[in-house]
Amino acid sequence: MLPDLNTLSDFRNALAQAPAADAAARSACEARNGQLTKPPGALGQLEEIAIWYGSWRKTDRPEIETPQVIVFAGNHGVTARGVSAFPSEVTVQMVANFKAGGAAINQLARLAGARMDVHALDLERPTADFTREPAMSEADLLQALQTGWSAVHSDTDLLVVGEMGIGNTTSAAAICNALYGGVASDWTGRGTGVGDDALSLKTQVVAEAVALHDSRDGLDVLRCLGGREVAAMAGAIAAARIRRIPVILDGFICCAAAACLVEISDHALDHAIAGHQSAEGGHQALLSRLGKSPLLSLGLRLGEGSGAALAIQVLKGALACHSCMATFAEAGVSDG
Ligand SMILES: O=C(O)c1ccc[n+]([C@@H]2O[C@H](COP(=O)([O-])O)[C@@H](O)[C@H]2O)c1
Ligand SMILES: Cc1cc2nc[nH]c2cc1C
Repeated sequence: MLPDLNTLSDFRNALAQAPAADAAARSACEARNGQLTKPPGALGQLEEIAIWYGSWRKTDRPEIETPQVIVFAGNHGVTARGVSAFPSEVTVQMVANFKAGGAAINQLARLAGARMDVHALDLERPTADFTREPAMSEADLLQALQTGWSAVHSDTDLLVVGEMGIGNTTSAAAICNALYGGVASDWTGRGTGVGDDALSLKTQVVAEAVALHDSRDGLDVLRCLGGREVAAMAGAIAAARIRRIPVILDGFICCAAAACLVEISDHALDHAIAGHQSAEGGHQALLSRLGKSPLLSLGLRLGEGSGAALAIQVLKGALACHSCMATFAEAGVSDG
C-alpha cells in the first residue's frame, strides 16, 4: 500500500521510511547464480542485474510479467528565452502522437511487452520562467508529485518513466548545476539540437537560473528549476521505491528528476538502474554522480523513456538466464 501524499513532508517521510531490498532473496539469487552452467562471472553485468531485480522482487526465480512505461508531459516557461530548437506546441502534438501509437516509445514499449500510460500535466499552463521566479509553487509541485505517485499501477513489476517537454533539457541542466555545482556549461547540452549560438544562450540561461534560486534541498530544487513532468517522474520513481518495484532510468531529464530524490534520501535510488547513456552533454557526469553505469550507450537523445524501454529487453535476457538456466548438478556438467 502506498501512504497518502497530502503534503511535501509526507513525500519526504515516505521516502525516508521506504523498505530496503530483501537480503535473504539477494543471498538466494547469489547462491543460484553461482550454480548456473557458466564460468563464474561469464554473463558479466547480466548477473548483477538479475540478482538486483530478484532481491527487490523477493525471489530467486524472478520474471518480468507486467512492466509499465509511463510518459509524463509538461510545458516550460523558460522556452520564452529561446532555449530549444522546437516550439512548445510540439509537447501537446507529441502527446497526441503517443496516444495514437505513433511515437518511438510506443514501438519500444510494445516490443518489451509493457503497458504504456501517458499523463499530460497542465500543458496549457506552462511553469514560470525560472530565470525570473520559481518554476512552480509548492501546491503545483505537490500536484505534479501526486500525478506521478498515483500513476504507478499496483501490479507493475518493472517501471520505466519517460517524459516529453520542450525546454526540459534546460530545466534538467539547471537542476544538475544546482545539486552538483561546477559551471553551467558542464551540464548544458544541445537538447533537441540547438546550434552554437543558442547553446551559449542556453548555458547563460542555466547560469542565471542557478544564481537566482537559493534552494534548500532536492524538493526545493525540483520546485524552483524543474517542470511538472520532471516532478511527476520523481513522484513515480519514489512510489516505485516504496512498493519495491524496480525502475529502469532513462536519459538526462529522467536522471535529473531521480537525482533530486537522492538529495532527499540517500537510498532513494537503490531500486533503480540506468537503462542507457544519452548523447546529451551532462548525462555521463550525472550517471557518475548517481553511481550508475548504463546498460546501453547507443547515442539516443530522444527521451520519452525510449532508452530505458529498450533496456527492458536486456533485463529480460538477464532474468531468462538467471531463472531458467540449468545448474551444474541438474545438467551433469563438471564445475571448475
Ligand atoms: O532523454 C534525453 O537525454 C534527452 C536529450 C535531449 C532531448 N530530449 C527530449 O527533447 C525534449 C527537450 O529538448 P529541448 O531542446 O526542448 O530542451 C524533451 O521532450 C526530451 O524528451 C531528451
Ligand atoms: C519531435 C519530437 C519528439 C520528441 N520526443 C521527446 N522529445 C521530443 C522532441 C521533439 C521535437
